[in-house]
Amino acid sequence: MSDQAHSLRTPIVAVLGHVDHGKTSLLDKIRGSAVSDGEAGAITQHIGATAVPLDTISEMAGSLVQPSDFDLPGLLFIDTPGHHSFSTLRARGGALADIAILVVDVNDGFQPQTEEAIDILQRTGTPFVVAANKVDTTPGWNPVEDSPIKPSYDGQSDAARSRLDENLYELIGQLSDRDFSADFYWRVQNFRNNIGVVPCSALTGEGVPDILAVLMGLSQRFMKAEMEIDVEGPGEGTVLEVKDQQGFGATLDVVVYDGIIREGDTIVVGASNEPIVTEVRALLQPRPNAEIRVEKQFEQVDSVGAAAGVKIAAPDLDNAIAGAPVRVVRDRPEEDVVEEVKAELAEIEVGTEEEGVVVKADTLGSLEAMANALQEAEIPILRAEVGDIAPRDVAVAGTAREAENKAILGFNVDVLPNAERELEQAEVRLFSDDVIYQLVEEYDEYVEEMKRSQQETILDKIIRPARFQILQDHTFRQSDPAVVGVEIMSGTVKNNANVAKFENNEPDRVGQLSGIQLQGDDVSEARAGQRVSLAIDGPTVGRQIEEGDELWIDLPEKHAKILEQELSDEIPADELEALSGYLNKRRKRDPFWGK
Ligand SMILES: Nc1nc2c(ncn2[C@@H]2O[C@H](COP(=O)(O)OP(=O)(O)OP(=O)(O)O)[C@@H](O)[C@H]2O)c(=O)[nH]1
Repeated sequence: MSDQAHSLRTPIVAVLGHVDHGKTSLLDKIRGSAVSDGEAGAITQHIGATAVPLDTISEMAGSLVQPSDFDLPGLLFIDTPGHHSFSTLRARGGALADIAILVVDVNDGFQPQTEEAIDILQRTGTPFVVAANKVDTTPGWNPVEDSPIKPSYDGQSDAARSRLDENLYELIGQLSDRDFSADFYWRVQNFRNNIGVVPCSALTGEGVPDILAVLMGLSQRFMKAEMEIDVEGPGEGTVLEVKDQQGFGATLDVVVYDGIIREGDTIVVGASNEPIVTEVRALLQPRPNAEIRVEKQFEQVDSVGAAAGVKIAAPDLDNAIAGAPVRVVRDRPEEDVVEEVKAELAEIEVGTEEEGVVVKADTLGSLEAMANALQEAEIPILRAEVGDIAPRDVAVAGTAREAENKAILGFNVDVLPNAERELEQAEVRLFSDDVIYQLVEEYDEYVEEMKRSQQETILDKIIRPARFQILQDHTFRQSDPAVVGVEIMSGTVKNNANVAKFENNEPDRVGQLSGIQLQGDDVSEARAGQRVSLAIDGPTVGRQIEEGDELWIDLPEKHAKILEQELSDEIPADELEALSGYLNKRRKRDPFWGK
């Protein structure tokens, strides 16, 4: 190792992709072949991460990675399953991962979580390579275990290769739809502008050497400067998880990306309220496999330098939150570090309003991503927090004024048992998903359905406008009730409605409908264009009403207002015409009627 390597840290790699596309298998393959290829020390298992040193990578990748070409010490793969837990984790305003593998099942192509992963990569500007996984499932595929992909690909039958090509081109097309120019990785000249697609199989290991080679190449070429750290500097990291650990209480699983953390160090940790200031009691790492029979699960280490995963045991960590920063105080005023942590948390703070939904997410980063998505969808947020859904959240959601806001949107979180009971009692709806846009979509659909059914109920209860005219020579009875033939000009006339007439713009209620007959049959309503006979209780033909008169269904002012302001999109055009005619008449006398 050159001197310079002492100050270059391991790049942090995240593996993202849709469920079942092979993230865990790919990581297992990398770990497994590293262990079987190399001797002791081939990999180091950290808390939440696996470190693969350069020598091991070079052994696995063969001629694709010559150790002399690199001075980065290797790669640190974050292990946490489910891409949200880490891909949305941040480090000093950027992504925690320096580089990523986007795993896509070559038969399935882009799926919802692939889209979401792409969003995250795009937003954080994280360089990535696409692992076009499961090539071994191509009909007629002839596997070459653990081989670089090019010789294996070239050695396939024409039929198998062209089947695979079809899928690969589709994938390249999908990337281009997302504004990424991509190609088979061996054709890519400039990895800064183009995304390399590596056909591979996590099962047979084909293409895995190539993925490692591209990751090393990308890091060495484009990120070397960012990997330069002061190895003795105060440690900085991001909380992956807050976990209760027997014998230690609440502990933090942390990825350290800068400096060094030592036992006894004072650290500042982002928490749900004020930052926590505490002292590191123990730094814990998993025991190597050989010592698995030893009773204690962890081994204690004196210090941990970047980049590494570690479990930190310290007092008072209960309120720490996943995604929050961890900073060592060493050699500087504690207040300054507290301010730094506060500033970083403030950057992620989600804007809330007085009225809106409650949002819960598993990490600060995912909370931020949720908040962005909700803002885009114009869904207001009443409260947003990291953590599982607790009874308090149900209570808060229940205080929302609007029915549609009495909702909790939970992203990658569990519902605590006592909150489940409360949910049943309170009229609070829970939406829970591990794909952000699906969560937003589910909620949107719920709100629309709710509005639709509210409007239907309102429409059912509301008196609807209609205009009709008494036909000449169609008086069948003069009074008690008056029975006349009419033509419905617009709107729908319903039985029992009140009838009005305007004389010199003066509205006059003339009576109430007590029967409708269409060609001799009793009906409950009559529509525009129909000729029916109406029985009207109250007036006498020749006095209050006359043949040729234009009559209206009399609308209560409140109903007219709701129809005009809220339901004008819901009612048919002829009814709308009747409404505006009626309002015109009314407003000639009182311009503010129904406003
Ligand atoms: N044939 C074949 N099967 C694979 C390959 N990679 C993964 N699989 C299978 O696909 C399934 C899902 O793989 P996982 O590695 O669990 O996928 P994942 O993306 O980690 O899934 P989650 O952790 O649930 O999100 C498993 O049954 C694997 O054995 C591959 O390259 N070839």
